Amino acid sequence: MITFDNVAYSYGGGELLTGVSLDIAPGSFHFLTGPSGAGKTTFLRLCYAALQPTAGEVRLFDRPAQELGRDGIAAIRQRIGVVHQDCRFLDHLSVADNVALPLTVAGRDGPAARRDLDDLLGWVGLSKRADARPPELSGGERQRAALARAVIVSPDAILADEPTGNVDWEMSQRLLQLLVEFNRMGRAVIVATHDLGLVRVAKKQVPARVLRIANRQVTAAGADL
Ligand SMILES: Nc1ncnc2c1ncn2[C@@H]1O[C@H](COP(=O)(O)OP(=O)(O)OP(=O)(O)O)[C@@H](O)[C@H]1O
Repeated sequence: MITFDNVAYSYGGGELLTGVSLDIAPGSFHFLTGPSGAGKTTFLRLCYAALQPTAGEVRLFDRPAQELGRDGIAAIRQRIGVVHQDCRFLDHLSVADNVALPLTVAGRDGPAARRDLDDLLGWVGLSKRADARPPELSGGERQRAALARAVIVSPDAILADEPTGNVDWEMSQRLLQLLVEFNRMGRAVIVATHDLGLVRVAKKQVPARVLRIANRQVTAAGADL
């Protein structure tokens, strides 16, 4: 589904990633760990064609990312949902309208979609916050709204960048459960995180693979994790 073939990436200085070859299969669950600044966000951005490799090839749904063009990239964004580290929202819109934004952009915001939106807000526990504005939300509520916004178009995969970065343990468990449930629906999940406790809890529930980025390489982390 997402395939890296000898990929390198550089922001202009030295190479941040080099010789990365791997395959993210449909329905798989991956964690991405590694020191701060190692390139986790960069790796995720390569996975949804927000960045193009400086060498090698990324293939998304069997198409080279370099050949996608604007329409191709727009189509990929319907198939790969992203939960950004900083959960950007449009503060003048309600939580419900923010969550529904990907449907609005895709011209798919009819009455059926509105019902799906209500279900989705219930799934992430935000039904009572639907009319609030994003600045009124707590950190955990923001993370859940960002997750709901990422899954509303029923993507084949979710990429989540530190989704539990600003929340307490209980809330991080709740967010993890949502990602596990999404994975059990047959969708692929990639979570970049520093939280190895979260990784251990998840591995008891799903056959998650742990990738570690360090020293410009992406390797499989040890089985002790
Ligand atoms: N747009 C950019 N231009 C130049 N350098 C960048 C850019 N974005 C990131 N970097 C640098 O690339 C390196 C990797 O950044 P990245 O955000 O991918 O790391 P990360 O592993 O996600 O870090 P963290 O765990 O702190 O979020 C860092 O040194 C960062 O400063």
